[in-house]
Amino acid sequence: MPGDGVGREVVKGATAVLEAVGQRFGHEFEFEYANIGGAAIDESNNPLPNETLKLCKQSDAVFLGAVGGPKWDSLPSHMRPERGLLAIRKELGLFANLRPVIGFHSLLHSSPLKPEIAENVNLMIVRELTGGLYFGKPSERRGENQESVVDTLQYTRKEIERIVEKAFELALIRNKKLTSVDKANVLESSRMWREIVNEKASLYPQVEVEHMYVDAAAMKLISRPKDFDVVVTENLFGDILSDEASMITGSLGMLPSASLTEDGFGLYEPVHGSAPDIAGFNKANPMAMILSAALMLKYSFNLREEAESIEQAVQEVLNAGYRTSDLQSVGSTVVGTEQMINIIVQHVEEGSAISSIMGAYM
Ligand SMILES: NC(=O)C1=CN([C@@H]2O[C@H](COP(=O)(O)OP(=O)(O)OC[C@H]3O[C@@H](n4cnc5c(N)ncnc54)[C@H](O)[C@@H]3O)[C@@H](O)[C@H]2O)C=CC1
Ligand SMILES: CC(C)CC(=O)C(=O)O
Ligand SMILES: [Mg+2]
Repeated sequence: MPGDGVGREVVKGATAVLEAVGQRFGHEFEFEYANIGGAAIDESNNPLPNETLKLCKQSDAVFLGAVGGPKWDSLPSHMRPERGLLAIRKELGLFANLRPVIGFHSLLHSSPLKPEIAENVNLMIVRELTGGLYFGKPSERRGENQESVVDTLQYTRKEIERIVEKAFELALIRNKKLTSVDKANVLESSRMWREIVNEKASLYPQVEVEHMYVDAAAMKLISRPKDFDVVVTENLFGDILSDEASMITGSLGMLPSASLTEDGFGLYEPVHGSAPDIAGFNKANPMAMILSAALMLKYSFNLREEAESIEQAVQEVLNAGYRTSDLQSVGSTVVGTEQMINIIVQHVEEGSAISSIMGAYM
């Protein structure tokens, strides 16, 4: 689902890279396309048409570019493109959103953080994706003049338990540290969240657990990012913290994500949105989407070597100095989206020696 804005440009990159992976490793990927978000509203007045949902359910994995844009901003909130995105996450049961944040060595000088702070960062934000503030009911305007408003942050014990378990499982195969981010000094939902993390902690004695308030986490994420391994948090907190964390890598255009169900079905999308300010100008960084394709190969198809060939190609292209304009630094060669896609495809086709980040996005 290319969606809207730069989503349409970067999805082309991911499919081109997968074709190249297929050629090199002897696989054939079959692609089906469907509309979601603004494109679907334009076509059928529905941000998530039934045919789109049906096609996703029939697929082995799903790719999504991004949705939204100023063209649809004045629609009532239940009709907006973003509703299509929330609905597909809910309908498919994609409760676990994994957002790896990896600092590429050659991008150290593109990050606004000091190189010694951004260097060697490898953390994973595990964001709850189908509950919390984005899904709570009621969410409405009230009163005679509609001048009162309510949104609701709601979770069941089961919803918290499954995301916390997922985060512990990931911590177990990574660096065995789990930071649970909440606002338990104020929110009742966070108090229950913290309670459940403590209960589950006894089942994972190998994992070091810490609790952190979200405001402090926002600060520590960019002052001491190396202190984090796995970060588990509520939907809204995870949304905000992951955009912030993208600055460790230098650009929002560098962060991929995987959204998984309890059965391991996956939807793969970049962390960024439709970027209307640069859409249509061949300026978008396609790496977040392309790295999401690597996550898909790993999680949905268990094709690890193939996935690593993509991560490897991205690293090589960055090492060779190629940058989209969001990442410019002294001495780099600035290229457009299409050129960047072509260069990455070329590197995937050619293959090359083992590199240090291989497997880092597990
Ligand atoms: N998953 C999704 O589909 C998401 C959709 N949105 C929607 O996207 C629209 C725009 O929202 P914004 O707040 O502007 O967030 P955004 O993530 O689209 O853009 C924020 C900033 O990052 C830049 N940026 C984003 N992706 C980039 C890339 N690949 N390469 C280079 N620069 C990139 C943009 O140019 C912009 O300056 C809204 O309608 C919003 O609701 C926002 C976030 C996620
Ligand atoms: C519609 C929003 C929840 C999309 C977003 O910002 C995200 O998932 O990161
Ligand atoms: Mg977001």
